[in-house]
Amino acid sequence: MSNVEDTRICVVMVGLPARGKSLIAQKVVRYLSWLSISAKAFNVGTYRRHDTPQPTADFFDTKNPEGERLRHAAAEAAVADMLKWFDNSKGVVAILDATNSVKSRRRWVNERCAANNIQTLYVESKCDDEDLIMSNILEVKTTSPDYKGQDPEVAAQDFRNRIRNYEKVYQTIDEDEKDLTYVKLINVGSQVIINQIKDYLQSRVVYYLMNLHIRPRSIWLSRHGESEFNLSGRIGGDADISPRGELYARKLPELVAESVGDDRHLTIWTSTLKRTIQTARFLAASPKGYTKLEWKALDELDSGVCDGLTYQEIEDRYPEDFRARDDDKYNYRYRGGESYRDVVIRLEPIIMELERSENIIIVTHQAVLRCIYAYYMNVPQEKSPWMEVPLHTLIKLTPKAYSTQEERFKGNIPAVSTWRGKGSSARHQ
Ligand SMILES: O=P(O)(O)OC[C@H]1O[C@@](CO)(OP(=O)(O)O)[C@@H](O)[C@@H]1O
Repeated sequence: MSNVEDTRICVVMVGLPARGKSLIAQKVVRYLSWLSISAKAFNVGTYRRHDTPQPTADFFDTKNPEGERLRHAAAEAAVADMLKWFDNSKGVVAILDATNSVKSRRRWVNERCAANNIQTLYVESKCDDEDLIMSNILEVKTTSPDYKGQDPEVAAQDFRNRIRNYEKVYQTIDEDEKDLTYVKLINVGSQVIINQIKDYLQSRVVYYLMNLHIRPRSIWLSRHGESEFNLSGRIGGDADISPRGELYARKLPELVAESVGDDRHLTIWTSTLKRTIQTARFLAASPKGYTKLEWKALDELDSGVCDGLTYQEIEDRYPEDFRARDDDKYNYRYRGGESYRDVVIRLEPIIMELERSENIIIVTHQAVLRCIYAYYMNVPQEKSPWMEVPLHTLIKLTPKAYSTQEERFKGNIPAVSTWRGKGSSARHQ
């Protein structure tokens, strides 16, 4: 009998070139890794490039036997590595990123996985929005190693021919495959068809996929203005903002306007604590009519028995805890409180809602902000709790196809630093 914890899934991407498959694969990996679910993408193109670094469109013609043979060999090599990864690295979710455009290929993957006790979840990305396809083609031809150093016009034409070769044989997932577990994403986000989802982990991946969209947008992050507790070096609590914090609150609408650049409608999210609500109040009152929401999930990391203490008081009263937190800050849970890991779990609905939404500005706390930032910027767990997130600074994140672009806008209003380096005694701050 198998255990729920033993669930292993291979997410098999399906779709013509330039349908955003790699982008979806990378997002799923980033999301699962953020949740500490071991995930990895296996891109068949990378394996194919070992033998055929820069093929022309003819290589992808199914009437070309040598091309067919090499493409199948690449898929074999990717699947073999994937199976090794499941066993050697205790992998949980692998993404097989390839076109997997015909039924026979999909059956083959299914058999290989079933023989190794791995479930399959097919994710077909279908897209008939010409603008979307064109922008993807543009992205691919400018970033793919297949076209490195080539004339962009020639590359674009070749890539269109490659797509045409795939179109000749492409088989969408249909009735014959209704025994398979699959999701069809039509024009990313506008329509989703799901079939035979079997368990919690699968439904979690599917739920994430359902919430994705690719309309352009940004996310703004800010800590609250300096608080009275920040001034006295106390953690947690529910203090008011300081006079300098108030200056930042008043400056925020201007800083936001400067960084937005147009008349987009923003939604403001704050925590339920006074320092974030006070900081966002001028923004909320702006003539632009921004909507405002308060989330308990955005409240600061709960420091339990240490709430209201300074780092020095914590070091004096709980020296072992103080050291334990430095040793493994991500996992250390305050007595009666939370760890960074706990915060990530309670932030999952926030991330899901952010994926669904367009332009959001979040005014929140140091630890919460580190966790949200880590999701977008793919920061590993050993690093994220130590990141410097200065007060009185607005961060603008703009998700792009393969990375997130970051800009910082300084309020130019002095504030204390609440950052403490690893291993340093609180006394030497
Ligand atoms: O995890 P560390 O680095 O202690 O940072 C979290 C701390 O940041 C603080 C400030 O020191 O957050 P906040 O921005 O809400 O004032 C504390 O309340 C909180 O405990």
